[in-house]
Amino acid sequence: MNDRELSCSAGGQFMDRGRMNQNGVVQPLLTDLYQITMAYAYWKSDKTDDTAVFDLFFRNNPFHGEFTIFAGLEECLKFLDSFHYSQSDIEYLKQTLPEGIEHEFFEYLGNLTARDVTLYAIDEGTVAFPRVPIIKIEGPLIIVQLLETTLLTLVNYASLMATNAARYRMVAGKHVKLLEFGLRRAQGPDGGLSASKYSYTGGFDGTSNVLAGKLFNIPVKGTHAHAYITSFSSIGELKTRLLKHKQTGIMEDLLEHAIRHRAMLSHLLDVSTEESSEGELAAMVSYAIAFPDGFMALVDTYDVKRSGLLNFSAVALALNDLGYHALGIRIDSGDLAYLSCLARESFEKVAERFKVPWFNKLTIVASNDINEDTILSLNEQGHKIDCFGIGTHLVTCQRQPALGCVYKLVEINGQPRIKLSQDVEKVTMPGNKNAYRLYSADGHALIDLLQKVSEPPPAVSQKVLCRHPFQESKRAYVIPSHVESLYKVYWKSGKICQQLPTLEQVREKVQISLKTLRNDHKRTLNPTPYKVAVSDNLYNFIHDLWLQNAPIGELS
Ligand SMILES: Nc1ncnc2c1ncn2[C@@H]1O[C@H](COP(=O)(O)OP(=O)(O)OP(=O)(O)O)[C@@H](O)[C@H]1O
Ligand SMILES: O=P(O)(O)OC[C@H]1O[C@H](OP(=O)(O)OP(=O)(O)O)[C@H](O)[C@@H]1O
Ligand SMILES: O=C(O)c1cccnc1
Ligand SMILES: [Mg+2]
Repeated sequence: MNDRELSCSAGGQFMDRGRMNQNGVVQPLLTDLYQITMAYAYWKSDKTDDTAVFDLFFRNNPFHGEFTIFAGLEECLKFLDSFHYSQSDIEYLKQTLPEGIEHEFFEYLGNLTARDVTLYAIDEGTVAFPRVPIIKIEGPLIIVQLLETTLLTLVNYASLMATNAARYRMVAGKHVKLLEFGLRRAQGPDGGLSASKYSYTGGFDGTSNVLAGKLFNIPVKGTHAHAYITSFSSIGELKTRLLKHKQTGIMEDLLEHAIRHRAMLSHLLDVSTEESSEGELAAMVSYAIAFPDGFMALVDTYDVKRSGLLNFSAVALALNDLGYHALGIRIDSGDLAYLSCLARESFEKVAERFKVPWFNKLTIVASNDINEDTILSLNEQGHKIDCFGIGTHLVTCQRQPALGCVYKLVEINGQPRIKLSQDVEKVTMPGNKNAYRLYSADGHALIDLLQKVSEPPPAVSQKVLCRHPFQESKRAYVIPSHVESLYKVYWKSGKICQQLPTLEQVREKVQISLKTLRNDHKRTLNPTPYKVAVSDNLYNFIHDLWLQNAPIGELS
């Protein structure tokens, strides 16, 4: 058994395999069969020495937006680093591929690595735009072809998720905490782990997913479920009511304190103790005994106003008597704007009446089917929520379940290749290209420009003609104040050639990169498209090649 098989059979998908942690599922057979059948046909037709350039890019931004966050690069590099068919992979392929495949092909596959591949990419966490390749990869045709599906699966969901999370962050504002609660609803365990990782990249503050916390060093956070509250039906079920005073160390009856406070609070909050749930009180007392310094309670099991807020405040005041400060509440149903305001109002009353100023600052967490639109609507209505727990719609990317990154051959043996389509948007941009981002004097990104690699880069303060790739009349002169060359060589001669940023650094990069975008590109409703252009030289090159390749029809 090789390392990879060991790591998979050990039950964990992500195991430490020497140099780098990589999801054990990511391996050369995690691909479409047609990559391997094509590899054989290339090999049979003596194309082993051909070299190719492929572009990995998307055609449309997700979520009706005008930007995308590029994520998943580190995983692509780890994949290249470990790319190798194991003996059992080869055995499997021998049984699976059609009969008659020559034995030497399997030997060839067994010796393949990504050593001769060069990968260029924009930095992970950067905003990216349609048609500008986020990865450009060159090397032996057979191997770069074999990489297609795996690279796409590593980039597509990662970038979609990071973009989705960044959008939630933008609508929530920077002061509200965002927690990812989606594991139970994600597209399987691997989707769940990726969702936790890339929602953190996109700007979330933490996840409830414990394995993601361990693997990626993401803060793990959480409250408790309704089951905890409903597991108690009376105070008689409390096995212990005692808690040590934080300062004196003396054991005191927390329930007794809570019941006393509840009676006083019922006047202040205008709720009858008769109406409130005794089981809920018991559950909260027991939870507070378990976590006196981290008491956060779910208040919507029975009725937020008539029961949850009263019981929570009573237990929080009881904890206060014993020297502890509660953290806050979670609301998981009902009108979240109204209930959060009601909760804040109640806390302010308690703060004043009981001289506990920290009660004003109790955290209000809201959850329940939240999406971007819900947050926008809550903002409009006014709310007092400090933290959103978001699951389903975040991790399943409700508004758009896939990013359409594609991987297209643009050059072979130095010769450009173009894929034509009736749909102009789908015509590929041929040739080996470089990408530049041109900035205005105020630091905003103005336009992304693609050029042939043979062209000199655009220069600061020099007028450059930027052309729409397909519409002849759309062109503009741009005088950049700053020019950023978007590609770095990330993989060459069998090695990762850049210092890879930590997840934390990629997360920061997302926010820095988003700041370079004008607000009108980022607004939720009808954002202005960001311009992507080609140089005059590349424009002419594309259109000449297009004419050469488009068959001339005959009418009779
Ligand atoms: N003030 C609000 N403005 C807009 N949307 C809201 C507001 N409050 C809650 N929502 C959203 O409305 C939906 C309410 O869900 P639903 O109709 O299932 O009600 P519920 O409160 O969960 O009911 P139940 O008590 O049966 O669990 C959720 O998606 C929630 O995020
Ligand atoms: O709503 P989401 O954005 O997916 O966030 C996660 C949800 O998961 C939990 O309960 P669950 O939905 O399992 O049960 P519930 O519907 O009874 O609350 C939690 O209470 C949230 O409602
Ligand atoms: O910790 C929580 O409150 C939580 C975690 C997962 C799903 N819903 C809620
Ligand atoms: Mg729910």
